[in-house]
Amino acid sequence: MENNPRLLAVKTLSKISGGAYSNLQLNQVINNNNMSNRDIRLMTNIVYGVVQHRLTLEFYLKAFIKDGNKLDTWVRELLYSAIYQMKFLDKIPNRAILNESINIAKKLGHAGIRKMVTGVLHAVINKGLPSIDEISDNTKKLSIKYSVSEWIINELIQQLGMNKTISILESINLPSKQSIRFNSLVTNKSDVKTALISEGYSVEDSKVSENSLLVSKKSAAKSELFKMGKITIQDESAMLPVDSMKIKASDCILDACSAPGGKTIQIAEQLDEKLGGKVYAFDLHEKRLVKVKENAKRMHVDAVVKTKALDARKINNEFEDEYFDKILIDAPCSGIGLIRRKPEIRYEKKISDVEHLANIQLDILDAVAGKLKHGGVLTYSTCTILNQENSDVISNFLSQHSEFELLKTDENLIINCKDNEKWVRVFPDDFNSDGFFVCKLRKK
Ligand SMILES: C[S@@+](CC[C@H](N)C(=O)[O-])C[C@H]1O[C@@H](n2cnc3c(N)ncnc32)[C@H](O)[C@@H]1O
Repeated sequence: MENNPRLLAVKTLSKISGGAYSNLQLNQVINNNNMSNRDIRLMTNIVYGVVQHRLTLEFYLKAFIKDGNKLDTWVRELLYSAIYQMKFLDKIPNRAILNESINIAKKLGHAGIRKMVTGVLHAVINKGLPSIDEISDNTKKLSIKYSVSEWIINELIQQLGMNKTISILESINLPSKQSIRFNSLVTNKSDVKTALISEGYSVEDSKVSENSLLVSKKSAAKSELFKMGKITIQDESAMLPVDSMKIKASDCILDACSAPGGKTIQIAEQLDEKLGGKVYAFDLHEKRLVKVKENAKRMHVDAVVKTKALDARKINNEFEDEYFDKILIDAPCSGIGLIRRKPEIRYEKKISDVEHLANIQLDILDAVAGKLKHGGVLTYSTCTILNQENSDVISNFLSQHSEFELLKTDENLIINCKDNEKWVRVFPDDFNSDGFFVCKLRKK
């Protein structure tokens, strides 16, 4: 029973409920247990499914147990996993889910708990789950149906309208895609496709970035190409900020918020050390830069990457004014655009976080602005879709920095700015990729 995927899912969910990150926790369980691919898929599906649908599952369980929060964590997670499988996984018969859940209750708890779990799940099967459509408050109904905090739904409706909000909410509970970027320094798209297919992967072109491929069937991190530094794992939308930068091989570039280095590496691949090309990669602490260095080494670009533990707001005495040809600020943000891949974000973040982060973003922009050469371009990006951290920050910055002007961001991209906007906004439902904001500012 130790390697049973449902038991491991319940244990993993209990840890996540105590604050652990789902992706890290899952990787640890997969590495420490000898499981078949099929069992790994089932466990991963249950864990992500329960985290993704937590508010919906809470609503369902409440119809059978008044205060689910008083239950031991593992019992609550066991009941959520069972209800998740009954409601969302068509292929598993209720009887099998019931038996497996009772066995887990037997293994982890005493006879009383086993009886209670059996009673609740029998009632769920016999009476059926309550109807979400009967919730009268519309925001609450959407919050329970899609399992997203009410404040996020209110912000989305206010900023994007009801239709776009529903479309985004529909998309964020779909499985996320696996996308890779190939290292154009050492290979090309066609060779990478051929090699991945021969390793047993399914491969598709990305509609978001020229340098990306969508890969399925197994983890791209296990491929030979990954080990050889010919590909890296990066969401297609996350490639847009650097795709838009029009880098020259001799550029001196600042990547002000760089860890774990996805975009630093993408910049570095386009630089030539012999021509003086280099990228300074900052992040708050040395510990966060370890991954940047590891990634730079694996991808064969460490010669042009200079890491530095530095709060970008304190750059002033470290570099002369007008030092950099180009600057990227891939800012710390609430990450609301990532809620498909990192489902915890939808419950953890609060509107006060968004307001606090907007201040930090503006402070970083303010601090580094003077370090850009005249005629140079500053690219600002976030993986959130809320205006407070995107267009509002940029408007605030421009109101205090008349030496900067907005450029059209899409010139170098295969996707376009929307309507009359100069910045690029990608929403999670546009391509089923991460949500992103990218904006280019030229110093006159
Ligand atoms: C969105 S992540 C960057 C992702 C990275 N650019 C990539 O592509 O892999 C934001 C980063 O900013 C860092 N950060 C937060 N505040 C900062 C500050 N004041 N100065 C420099 N880095 C900061 C965080 O530690 C985090 O690693």
